[in-house]
Amino acid sequence: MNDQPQVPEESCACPETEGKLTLDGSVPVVEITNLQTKFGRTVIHNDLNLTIENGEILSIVGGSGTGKTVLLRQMLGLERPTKGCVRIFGEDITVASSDHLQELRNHWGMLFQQGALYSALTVFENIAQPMMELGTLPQQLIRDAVLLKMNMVGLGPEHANKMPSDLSGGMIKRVALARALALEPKLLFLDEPTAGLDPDLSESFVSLIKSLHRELGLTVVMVTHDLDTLFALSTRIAVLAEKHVLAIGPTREVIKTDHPFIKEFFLGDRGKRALEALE
Ligand SMILES: Nc1ncnc2c1ncn2[C@@H]1O[C@H](COP(=O)(O)OP(=O)(O)OP(=O)(O)O)[C@@H](O)[C@H]1O
Repeated sequence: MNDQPQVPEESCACPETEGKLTLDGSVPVVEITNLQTKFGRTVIHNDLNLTIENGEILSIVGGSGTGKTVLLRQMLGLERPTKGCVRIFGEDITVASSDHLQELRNHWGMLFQQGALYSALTVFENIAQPMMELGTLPQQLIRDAVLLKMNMVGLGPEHANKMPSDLSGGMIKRVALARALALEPKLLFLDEPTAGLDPDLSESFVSLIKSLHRELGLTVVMVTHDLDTLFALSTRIAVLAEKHVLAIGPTREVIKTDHPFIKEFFLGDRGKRALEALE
C-alpha cells in the first residue's frame, strides 16, 4: 500500500469545533464524521461515524475486507478518506500537511501486528528511535527513558543490546509496545496485538496492556479477531459491516444485535467460550 496520503476528493464537513489539537480530554480523542472510502468504484466505507472518548479501549471488529485496517490507517494519517472528517484530539488530520502530520504522530503510538522492529537495530536502539528522531533530547535522557520504557513492559536492561532476531514473539511485541510508548502518547493504536502469541503469552500481554492503560491513562483503539483479547480488554466494541459502524457499545449490548456477522462472530462456540471465561 502507498504510505503517501492522497488529498481527499471532496473537502470534509466537520462538526463545528475549533479544530486545534486538544490533549486535555475536553473533546473526543477520535471523531470520525461522514467518512467515505472508495478504491476506484468500490465503496469500502460509506457515511461512517465513530467517536472515541478519552480513556476508552475501543475495539473494531468486522468481517474480512470490511475496511478495519484502512480505517486504522486513516486514523493514523497514513491514508486519507475519499470524503469525510477524521479528527484526532480535535484536529482534522485529513487536511493536515505532511509536516504537520509528522508532528501530530508524536501524540499517538502504534503497535503493528508483526512488531515492525528494525532488524538491524538493537532493542535499545529500536525503542530510542522515535526519541532520536525528535533531535532535541539529550542522550542521557533518552538512555534513562528507554530503560524506563523497557521496565514498563517487563523487559530487564539485560535485553537492551539484543537484536530482534534473538527475541521470542512475546518479547518482540513488548519491545514494539515500548517503542510505541516512547514519546508518552495519550493514544495507542493496536493492530492484532496478540496475533502469533500462544495462549499464555497472549494472556500476559493482555494484562500488560490493561495495566498500562490504567497507569498511563491511555485511550486505546484496537483491531483484533481474537475474542479472548477483545472481551478481556474492550470497554466498547464497534462492529464494521455494510460499509459503516453497524453497532457500537459495551460487549454485552453489541452481541444482542440481530445481524448475521454479529451472531456468527460472537455467538459461535469460540465466542461463547470467551464470554463464559469473562463471567
Ligand atoms: N490501496 C488500496 N487499493 C485498492 N483496494 C484496497 C486498498 N487498500 C485496501 N483495499 C481494499 O479495501 C478492502 C478493505 O481492506 P482492509 O485491509 O481494510 O480490510 P480488513 O477489514 O482489515 O480485512 P481483514 O480482516 O481481512 O484484514 C479490501 O477489499 C482491500 O482489498
